[in-house]
Amino acid sequence: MWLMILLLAPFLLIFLYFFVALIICYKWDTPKRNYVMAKKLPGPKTLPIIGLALDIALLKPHELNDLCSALLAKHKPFSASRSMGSLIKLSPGDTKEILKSTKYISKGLEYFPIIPWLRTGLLTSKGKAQVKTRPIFTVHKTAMGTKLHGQEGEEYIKAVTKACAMVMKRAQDPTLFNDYFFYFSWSGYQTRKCLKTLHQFTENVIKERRAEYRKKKQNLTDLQTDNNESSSVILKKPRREAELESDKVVSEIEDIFGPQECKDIRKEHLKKMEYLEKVLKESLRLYPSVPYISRWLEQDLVLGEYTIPAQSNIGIMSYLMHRSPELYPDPEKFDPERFSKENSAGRHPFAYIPFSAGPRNCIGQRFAMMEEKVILTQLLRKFRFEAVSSPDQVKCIPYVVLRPLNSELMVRITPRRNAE
Ligand code: HEM
Repeated sequence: MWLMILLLAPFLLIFLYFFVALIICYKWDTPKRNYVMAKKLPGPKTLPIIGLALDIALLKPHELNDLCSALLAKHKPFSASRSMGSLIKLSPGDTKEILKSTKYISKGLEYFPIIPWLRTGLLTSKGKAQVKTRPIFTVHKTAMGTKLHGQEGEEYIKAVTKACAMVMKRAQDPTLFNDYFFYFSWSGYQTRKCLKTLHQFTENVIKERRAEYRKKKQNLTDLQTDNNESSSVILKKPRREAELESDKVVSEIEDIFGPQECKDIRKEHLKKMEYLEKVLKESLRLYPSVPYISRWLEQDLVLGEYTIPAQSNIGIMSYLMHRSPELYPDPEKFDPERFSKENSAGRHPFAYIPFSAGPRNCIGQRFAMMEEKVILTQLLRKFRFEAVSSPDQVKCIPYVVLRPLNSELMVRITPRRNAE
């Protein structure tokens, strides 16, 4: 008898741990009214209280898109995870209702694991009015002139990758939602280690920049730059196509600057890069750096015949919406001409939201586009890029920002002059 209790004890303890963690997590999470209202919404049959939480926890992060895609294919016009109150949505019209309104500006639950990292700044705050400071998310060369080389740089990059993985793990695993449970977990310990490296690095950069500022008496602006993934997306398409695309971009650049090196790139030059702009837009359609936007509803939201109750979490899958065949025929094809004036006419303005839209859209949108143009102008003039991996080999993973799984995006780079 005692032996059996002793053998079963570890399993009982694990069960108890998960049970208590889930109760704590969901006890306050969903008002009773929401359970009743959720029954009237389209969506899959799920477990009582925890809804889809178990399905989500058991998935690998790169499988989440497939789950959402399958749910949306089955349940129209959107799919609600009953009881947990989490919704995923697709139509641009409904997306507009949420994003354009000042009533729905609170960020969703998915942001809360990021707060220990970014602290409460513009990205994670409840509303713009409450924001006094801006977070520094990724401080790197473009933002503050910092080079990420040497051991410190390597450790920083490793810590960013690990922290993103931990944010994702916490967002998927409801037993880690509660701060105390998270603190005493292995993931909590690893996260604290990463955050120490990240915050230390950021603080060092700020210290250095302050010292420089004092010296040069220049303005220091806190920048949040989360587009470190985006410049690479131009390469995520079939090999030959990528080469043709970059050749077209290069001839546009040559038309603007002539054969000489383009050292002094100005705003009027960037305006003329119309083809490059279309390439960047198409890249962000297929690979939006932020593939998922979420909101926490403080008030009821009426979408057509459905009412989504307050205290629900809404997810807008820009990644899936951008690949919807109804909005973009032959959606997997990389075709920059989708963004020509003629082809864009008539497209719903909320059918393309890589920078979100409405009162909480991306404040760095224009800067990001200019930055990408400048970087690509320099790179494509000097080097030829060939995608070694084909798009179907590259699995995307929503690690805070969209990344290739296991960094498996292979690119061959050769100097242009030698290549010709
Ligand atoms: C290609 C590059 C970028 C993409 C695709 C992008 C995308 C986005 C998206 C989709 C959001 C909305 C998130 C949400 O509502 O949940 C956002 C918010 C934000 N972005 Fe960007 N971003 C980029 C670059 C930048 C840059 C360069 C900066 C800063 C200079 C920046 C600063 C911000 C800030 C502060 C917010 C929060 C705005 C708010 O919540 O009120 N972003 N970004």
